[in-house]
Amino acid sequence: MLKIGLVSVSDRASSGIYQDKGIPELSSWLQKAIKGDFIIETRLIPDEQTIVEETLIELVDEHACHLILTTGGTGPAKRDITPDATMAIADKVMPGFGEQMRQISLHFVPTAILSRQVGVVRKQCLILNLPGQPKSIKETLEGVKSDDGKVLVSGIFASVPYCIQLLEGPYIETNESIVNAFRPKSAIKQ
Ligand SMILES: Nc1ncnc2c1ncn2[C@@H]1O[C@H](COP(=O)(O)OP(=O)(O)OP(=O)(O)O)[C@@H](O)[C@H]1O
Ligand SMILES: Nc1nc2c(c(=O)[nH]1)N[C@H]1C(S)=C(S)[C@@H](COP(=O)(O)O)O[C@H]1N2
Repeated sequence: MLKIGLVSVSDRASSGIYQDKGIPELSSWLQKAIKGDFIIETRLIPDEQTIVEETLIELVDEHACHLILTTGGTGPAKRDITPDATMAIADKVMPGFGEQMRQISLHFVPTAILSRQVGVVRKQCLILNLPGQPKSIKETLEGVKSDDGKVLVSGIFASVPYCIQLLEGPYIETNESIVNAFRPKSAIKQ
């Protein structure tokens, strides 16, 4: 069974100053995009590097998540440390994810370049950082579409199922009206 960790990194949401919108946004997008069942593990934590690292390690090493999506703490401010924590616990860096996320986001906001978001692999798990703005979750995962729904720039989720397949995780199928998972022909299961 596919297992996904959702981690919202926010000082203010985790201390109750405002309500966390990160985890609800992530889980409702995934419910729409993924065909079939999956389990989610959620964590709402402050922007503390040790806590972010411990949380990611726990979700991979103890819960065996295949995918972890973080939201928040990717910018240049003093307490923005999510990418640093992610890199610190990584086995491999996947630079294409960071590059593609910033490309996509530039279609929505000029400040996309302020996000230091990264994608990494730890053990069998792909970990992706998304920005903290709740609207950036759909934007980044789904990509840029025209008003009639034509895909202009692919969202990063298009590459996630094949990446997890290469990491020997479950075979993920997506709802094509939301995001079309791309695989080489030889990797498609009929
Ligand atoms: N988890 C969240 N839930 C709801 N809104 C959020 C969340 N995280 C961020 N936002 C919104 O996006 C904006 C930019 O996010 P950013 O991660 O830079 O927050 P911040 O200003 O560093 O504060 P904090 O880490 O306490 O959320 C915030 O000002 C807030 O309006
Ligand atoms: N798709 C998308 N990417 C985005 C944004 C956004 O609204 N949408 N906000 C940007 C802004 S304003 C900042 S400061 C950086 C870092 O945000 P974070 O610190 O909340 O992670 O992400 C950027 N990337």
